[in-house]
Amino acid sequence: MTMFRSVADFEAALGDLSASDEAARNAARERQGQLTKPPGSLGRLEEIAIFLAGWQGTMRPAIERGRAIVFAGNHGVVARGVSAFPAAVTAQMVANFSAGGAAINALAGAAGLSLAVVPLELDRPTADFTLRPAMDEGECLAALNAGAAAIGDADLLVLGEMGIGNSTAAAALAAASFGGEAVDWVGPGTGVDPAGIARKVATVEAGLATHAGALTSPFEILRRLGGREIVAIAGAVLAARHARVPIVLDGFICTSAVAPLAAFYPTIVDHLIAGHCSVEPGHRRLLDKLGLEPLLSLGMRLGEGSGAAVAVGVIRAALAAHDGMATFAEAGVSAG
Ligand SMILES: O=C(O)c1ccc[n+]([C@@H]2O[C@H](COP(=O)([O-])O)[C@@H](O)[C@H]2O)c1
Ligand SMILES: Cc1cc2nc[nH]c2cc1C
Repeated sequence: MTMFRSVADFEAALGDLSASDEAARNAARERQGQLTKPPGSLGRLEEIAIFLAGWQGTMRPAIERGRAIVFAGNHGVVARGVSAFPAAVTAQMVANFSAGGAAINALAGAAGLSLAVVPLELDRPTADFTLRPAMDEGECLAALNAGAAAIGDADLLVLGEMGIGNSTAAAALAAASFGGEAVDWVGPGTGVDPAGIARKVATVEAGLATHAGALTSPFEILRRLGGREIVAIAGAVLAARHARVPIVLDGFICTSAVAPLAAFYPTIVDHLIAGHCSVEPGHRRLLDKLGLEPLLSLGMRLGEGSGAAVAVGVIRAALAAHDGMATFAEAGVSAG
């Protein structure tokens, strides 16, 4: 089924964001208070269990159908020398994901997640956003719908991306959404040298100038400056919200997909967990703008959902404690 038949459908979905189940949250919070530990002593693990209880609508949430999705797309701005790698690597890495040889294959396996790989028209890169919109309306809607369709029946989603050049698109999306200068949002990505950084900054500045005055809605920001894999993440985030499925975000590029949505509809972040903080410098800044505190900070900057997949281990630990611990009454321990 197509979730977004028009831009109006997308905007209507953004304007109709549900809240999590307060009764289930309260029941989970009460259970945390009865478990055999000083109140609050499991810190963030307690919050994670309560968060999942709210979105799953049950006091004792579980992850039975955890799913990682890697969306892939190619970018016209690569012709400007903004990546340390050639565009062909996007398709080559998609083949590697399908063959099981990438980091996300190993890390999704370790986290007990199924893995879906969604390549999006890799032979048709988006337009160079310094010259014109990256996508037309139909292309942008198609990418949103590809993201929405990919969530399946998961009960927890890890979202990831692969796209040579997409750290430049991500910087442009972040700047368009939250302001600041291009230099505030640009970083080395796959590892460009200082001249490459300068080309990225110039590209982002040119993009912001070309589209000045037109970056007035989440859809237009995504369509003009995004890429198909980034737009698909935005579509998956919105579809998952309507299905009440919590999401673990990955690094800078993955998080940038949420920026245009959050700039206009700040409560979109309510069903999102920041799995980790990437060392791509814009990521910390972006997480601060979104009000998200990352679970992990491991010096990672790979993308492809890898940091989010590692964070699922922490989330599983939170649920194991929440579900498996005895209460003071059950264990005969004095509650103090
Ligand atoms: O997740 C991150 O924070 C991250 C930071 C730097 C690079 N990446 C990955 O590297 C690619 C983008 O880097 P670049 O230099 O080609 O723009 C893309 O495939 C991303 O998955 C990802
Ligand atoms: C090899 C390689 C793997 C990746 N995975 C995500 N982005 C990537 C970029 C490169 C270059």
